[in-house]
Parts: sequence; structure tokens; C-alpha cells
Amino acid sequence: MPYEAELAHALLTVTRATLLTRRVFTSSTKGTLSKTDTSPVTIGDFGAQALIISSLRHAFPNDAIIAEEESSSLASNPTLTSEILSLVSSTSLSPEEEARLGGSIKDESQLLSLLDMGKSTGGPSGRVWALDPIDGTKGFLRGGQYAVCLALIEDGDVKVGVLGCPNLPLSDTAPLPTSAPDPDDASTGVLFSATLGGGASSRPLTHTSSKPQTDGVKTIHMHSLQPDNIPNATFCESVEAAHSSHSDSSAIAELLHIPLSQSVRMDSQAKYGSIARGAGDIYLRLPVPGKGYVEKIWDHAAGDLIVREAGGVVTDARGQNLDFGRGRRLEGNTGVVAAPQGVHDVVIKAVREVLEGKKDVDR
Ligand SMILES: Nc1ncnc2c1ncn2[C@@H]1O[C@H](COP(=O)(O)OS(=O)(=O)O)[C@@H](OP(=O)(O)O)[C@H]1O
Ligand SMILES: [Mg+2]
Ligand SMILES: [Mg+2]
Ligand SMILES: [Mg+2]
Repeated sequence: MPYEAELAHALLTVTRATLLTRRVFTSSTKGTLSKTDTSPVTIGDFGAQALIISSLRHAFPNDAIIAEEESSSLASNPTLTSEILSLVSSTSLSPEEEARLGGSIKDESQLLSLLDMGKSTGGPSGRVWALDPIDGTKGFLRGGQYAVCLALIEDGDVKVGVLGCPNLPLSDTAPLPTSAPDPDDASTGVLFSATLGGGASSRPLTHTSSKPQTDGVKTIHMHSLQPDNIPNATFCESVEAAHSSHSDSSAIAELLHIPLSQSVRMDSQAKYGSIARGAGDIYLRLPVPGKGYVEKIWDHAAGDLIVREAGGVVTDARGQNLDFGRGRRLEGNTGVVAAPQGVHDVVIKAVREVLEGKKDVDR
């Protein structure tokens, strides 16, 4: 199978990092700092990023890396740096698995330099890993959904995607969670993955060790929704109205006759994983007027592939494919609309009708 080694490595390194974030999630202190753009970052984000970059350097030393965080956000804070080092030093994997990932991080100076190895500018050629160590940091802090996200992009195309979603139900048939997860519940925690042309899968978060290719692995599919059934669809969107316009999504739902009670607000790329396994149907991410925000590739690469491999279509709000070959951001796109193949056209028509019908053209 093409990209078998990359997928196996991505599954293991995302598992190790996700289990680290879970330890921070359940701890009362999360070492939260505010970045220059005022968004939050925690010792969980830094720890997960350092561990994943360390393993990628070990396994694929010639590949470029684009990652969200950098050491300057730590602002030379020695207390937090040593907390992160102790966090990355206690592992949940077996010695054999640790060896496959290249072992542990030795000291603080190695930790800081690893954090800064995710500064590739990306572009249309070559291999680059896109990493979001905690997507939905605000959700992570408020006790909601978050995801550890890793994707391999080659010549602008996503080839491998893995999402670690520790707060989603393991069961593919469970409804979308609307309340805070119980981190001690053994039926919580799932990994989603896909390779281009190889389909999409889910598996238990903790079940990696002996046979990562087969243990607990299930092929996942979107709902096969048709236009007549759209009023029965569930759509999901960001919790933060600053990230995705809630008023526009309401107007679109109204046009499609989808009751608002069928919408679920959820942080992070857990939205992509959820619709890919049929726990929900449509993901709407609608540009907020006046912001001119350009999406980052690490917020979408893994989820885009997982949904497409599960039988969905992912485009921006204008119906264009997401273009991951334009650098660190999705420079050619605005918003995201992900839906089952049978209804994506109809959803895009409604999105365009609502967005183009408004006077505000800054989108
Ligand atoms: N202004 C604006 N508009 C759109 N998107 C933004 C914006 N600001 C941030 N971000 C990115 O949103 C990521 C969080 O994902 P979601 O928006 O899906 O989740 S939620 O808002 O927390 O519900 C979040 O990812 P993390 O930083 O990894 O948490 C950001 O990269
Ligand atoms: Mg962030
Ligand atoms: Mg993110
Ligand atoms: Mg993040």
C-alpha cells in the first residue's frame, strides 16, 4: 500500500502526543500563555509538537515540516520549559514503540530547537508534514473537543492524514457529543486516518502497540445523503463565532430546511472526523465578515483527506478545492464546506446564495 510506512509512523507519533495532551487535559495546571495574536497555547501544545517533530526528524530526516507553534511563544520561560521537558519524558508507549519514534528528548536546549523545526514555508513541490499539536486549544482549555493533527503533503496534495481525538466517543455510531467528555471513560478516544486512494479508518486511541495496521480498525464512510434527505442532515460548525459566522450558517440551514436544533458546535478538526464516520453530515466554516482571515494548512490538511476518503467532498465556500500547495496558509481559499458527495453541490448553492446575497463583500 502506498505511504504505508508514513501512515504507521503518523499513527504512532500522534498516539504518543495525544496521550501526552490527555495528561495535561486532566491536570489542573495547563501552563497557558497568550501568543502575540492573543490566542492561547499550553504546555500540552508545546510538548505534543516537540515529540512529533522529534519522531519525524528521526524517521523522515529529509522531509520539511510546517507546525503551528514556535519556541519564541515560550518567552524564555524556564519554569514552563522544564515542565514541558518532564512532560515529554514520561511516555505511555512501550520501549519498542519509543525506539521506532527515535527515543526521548534529552534536554531543554534540544526541546527548544525541536520546537523551531516546523518553520518550512511549504509550497507546490516536495514533501512537507503539516502539524497542529493541539487544534482547538480553546476547546482543550474549556474541557471540550480538541485534536492532534498530522498530515503529509506531497507536491501540494495531501497523501496521509491522522487525527487524534481523545474526547470523541470511540464508537462510530455514537451521536455527536454535545456535553463535556469524561476523560476517564474507556469508551472515549479515537484516531482517524486516511491515505490518498486507500480509504479512511477509525481505531481506538490507545490500541497501537502490536498490530497498528489491524487492531480495532474500522473503515469509515460518510452518510450517503441525497438532496431529498437534506432536512434530516446534521451540520457542525466552530464553537467560536469569531472563527466561523454562526449567523450565516443559520441562514444556510434555513434555506436547506435543516432545523437549527440539528446543528452541533464543536471545536477543532474533530468536526471532520465526526462527519467522515457519519456522526453528522455537513461541516460549515464560513468567513467572518470584516476579518479577512486566511485559514492555516495545519487546521485542515488531515481532515480534508479523511473526509474525501470517506466519500465526502471538501471545498471552500466558493466550491473550490482546498489548495495545500500555496504555503503555510490556504491562500487561494475562503471558508470550508464539507459534505457527502450526493449533496455537496446543493449545499454550495445555498452557501453562495447566502454569502453573495449580503452587502458585506469582505470575504
Ligand atoms: N479568526 C479566525 N478565524 C478562523 N479560524 C481561526 C481564527 N483564529 C484562529 N483560528 C483557528 O481555528 C482553530 C480552532 O478550530 P475551530 O475554529 O474549528 O474550533 S473552535 O473555534 O475552537 O470551536 C484554531 O486552531 P488552534 O490554534 O490550533 O486551536 C486556529 O488556528
Ligand atoms: Mg493556536
Ligand atoms: Mg488549529
Ligand atoms: Mg493548535
